Amino acid sequence: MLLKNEDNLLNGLEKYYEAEEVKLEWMKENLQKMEDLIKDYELVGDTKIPIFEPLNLNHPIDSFRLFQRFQNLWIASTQKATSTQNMKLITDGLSITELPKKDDFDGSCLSVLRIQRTYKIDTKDLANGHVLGVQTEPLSKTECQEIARVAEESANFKDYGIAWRLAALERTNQSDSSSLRDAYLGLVNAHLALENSTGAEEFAERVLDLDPENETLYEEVLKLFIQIEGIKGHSIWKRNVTTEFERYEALCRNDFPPKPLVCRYRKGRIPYELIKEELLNIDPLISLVYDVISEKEADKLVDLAYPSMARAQMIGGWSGNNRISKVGWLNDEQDKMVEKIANRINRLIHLKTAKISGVMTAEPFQVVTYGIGGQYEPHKDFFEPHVSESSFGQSRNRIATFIFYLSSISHGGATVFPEVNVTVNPVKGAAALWYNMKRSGEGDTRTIHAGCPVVLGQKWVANKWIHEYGQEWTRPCGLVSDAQDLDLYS
Ligand SMILES: O=C(O)CCC(=O)C(=O)O
Ligand SMILES: [Fe+2]
Repeated sequence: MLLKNEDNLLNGLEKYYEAEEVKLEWMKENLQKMEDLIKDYELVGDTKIPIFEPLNLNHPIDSFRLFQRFQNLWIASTQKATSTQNMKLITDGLSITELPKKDDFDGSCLSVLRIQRTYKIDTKDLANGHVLGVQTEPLSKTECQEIARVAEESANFKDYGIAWRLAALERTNQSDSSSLRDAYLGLVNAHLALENSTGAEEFAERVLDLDPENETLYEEVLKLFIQIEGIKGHSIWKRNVTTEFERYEALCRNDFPPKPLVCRYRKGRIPYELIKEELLNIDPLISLVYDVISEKEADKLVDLAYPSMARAQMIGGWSGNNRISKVGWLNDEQDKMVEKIANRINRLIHLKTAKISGVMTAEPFQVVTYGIGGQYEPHKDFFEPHVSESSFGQSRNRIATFIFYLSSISHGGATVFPEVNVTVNPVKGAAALWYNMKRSGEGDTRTIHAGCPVVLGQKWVANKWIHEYGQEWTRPCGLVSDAQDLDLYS
């Protein structure tokens, strides 16, 4: 969509430029007519004040003349000058009403940084357009500076500022002293962001050395030295991160040795229907079931949800950067195919998904898409009992999650479980299944999970959150409080 808009924008901007040229020509002519009205000049101090043709405002013709002059010359000119009519030429062909804003651009820089950190990609490789074996055009000096700026301004990525400023320096023409000055000033900023006074001082001095006689530059650098004085003795900025979060990132990178592959056929409700299930963890049970949604159905879910998709929020409001994705909801009643897919979950894993006497046993499908750098940080799908009660009433908490993968992702985008070291790589047509609550009814914190940042492509999933209500016989409590799920339906 944005690429198409680039074509249209270029076209629109060309038309705008031509129209503005015509407008300027008209204004020049009008200005000439105005100047022709000047009969003489009066000198007040150094300023030349024009004297217009004297008008007798008691005379109807002169009065008329003044008005017509205002109307045809002054007002017409100022209106023309301030008219935004030509702007329409730029926006006319656009297929979206709003162009990306600074926040969107900064967001895309943060995506690069998030991908870089999570997948431990060297700045040099990234700046050269090299991402996990996939090559694109190298980044320019300005692009490196922009990423550095966003890193320095961010709460989480300040430690990447220096590397990006150095990449910008590498792309700077060493014989152009004003560009070199900008590159060094950038490095001062990167060190200031980290509260590293020694580094900041080193580059501030380099700026001075470029042109020691330059007074204005001296003034500018002096201000920096004052700032540097202010951070002396501070400890250098360090990222604040939990070990769980580090484990999340390590799982995203597939840093752990692969677990042995364990598969089985799982029995669905129809005796002859067996589902290919890869057991990724036994307790709590986390599995990947294959071939549960066709290519056509997956694409249809995406198409149906697409028009209503909006930036994801979480219960309780805005999610910040914990969840960077867009979501849309699909009710079973909305389309026969949606209902059919929801019913299939029940047929395959026994848990109910349809309403019982008007009470829901599962939420509508939540279709989620993540763009490049999109992610969902570690979280639980179930709620504290009082929250689930106030949000869902009788249908209570989310007993299980069934998540269809509607696209395959070659780099990044895995669903990971940091408490039990499980990584699920999205495969279109498959679905992951886990139980958020123990069979005793207690929330199972071992099911904390996350969606890793997407590196290449677009990730699409559809969540079906299945609730406690109605599952008394489909997932009975078991005889012991820590009853497992493996023996059910095997
Ligand atoms: O996108 C993923 O892999 C996980 C999504 C998820 O956990 C959620 O939407 O609750
Ligand atoms: Fe989740």
